[in-house]
Amino acid sequence: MAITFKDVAFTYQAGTPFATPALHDVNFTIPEHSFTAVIGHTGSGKSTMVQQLDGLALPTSGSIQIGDTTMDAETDKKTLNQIRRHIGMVFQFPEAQLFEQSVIADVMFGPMNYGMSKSDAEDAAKKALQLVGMPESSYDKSPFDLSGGQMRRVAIAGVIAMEPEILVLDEPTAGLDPEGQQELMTLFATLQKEHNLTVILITHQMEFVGEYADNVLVFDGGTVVKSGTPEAVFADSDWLRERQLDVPAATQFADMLQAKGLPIEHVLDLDHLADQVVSLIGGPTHE
Ligand SMILES: Nc1ncnc2c1ncn2[C@@H]1O[C@H](COP(=O)(O)OP(=O)(O)OP(=O)(O)O)[C@@H](O)[C@H]1O
Repeated sequence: MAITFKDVAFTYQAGTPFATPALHDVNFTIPEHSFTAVIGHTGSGKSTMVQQLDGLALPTSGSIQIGDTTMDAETDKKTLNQIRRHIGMVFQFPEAQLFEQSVIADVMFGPMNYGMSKSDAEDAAKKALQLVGMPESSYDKSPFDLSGGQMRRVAIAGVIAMEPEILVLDEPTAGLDPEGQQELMTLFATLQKEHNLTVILITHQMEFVGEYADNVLVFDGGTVVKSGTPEAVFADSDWLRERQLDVPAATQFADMLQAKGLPIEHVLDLDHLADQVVSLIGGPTHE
């Protein structure tokens, strides 16, 4: 499902003395089945933008097209519910939302709430739990007896079990150790590539943007100031630093080596940087 924002503006508490403009002139298209990273310094409007996707906050002006449905300030509840059916939202620390007595019951809750029969919901929950790598022996356990990383995977399984076409992830790896972060990122990449989901990831971790995204939106001051491939967006590290953003470490090293006169090409990951360095000094390249 493709997504298009057209001239979207949003103001919190619009029309009151506490009005806070958060988005203006937001225009972009996210292609179907793509992996889009949304980056920008704190307060630049990233979370407000993704909240518009499932109508948690409707645009004050402008419109959002999701698949064949258009959403704007006037959109009714019935249309919103239809749109929500296709969108899975994973907010920061989603494990805080777990509440059922068993892992399987927690993951079944969403699908049943959407009208799936108990046995279909159980099938969907088992499939989702398998996808996130939870062992069958955990299904009857209390979610609160699991590790933090496992709790998060169960919470994500609850979203996947609703079989969304678009998965929106707002800093889903926050607070996990590096291994747990990498495992989740691999899961999201699998969902995009093998299960044809459109993935939208808000992150401050530029390594993940370089490794997984095929499309990047840069937010600043409540609007998109740049979009394109990671290669294009990370090509100008000074421009990003002015917006309090970084480039992947490999890109920084490559830039430093280039500045010292070495014939190193722009890279996004350490493997490719290592390959170039090794071929310069004449050794075996990375497999
Ligand atoms: N509930 C709210 N009420 C009023 N203003 C808000 C609310 N939530 C966010 N804002 C304001 O809207 C603007 C955009 O905030 P938003 O949370 O979308 O930024 P962000 O890029 O997601 O930041 P972060 O990376 O810290 O999550 C900021 O000025 C923020 O203070």
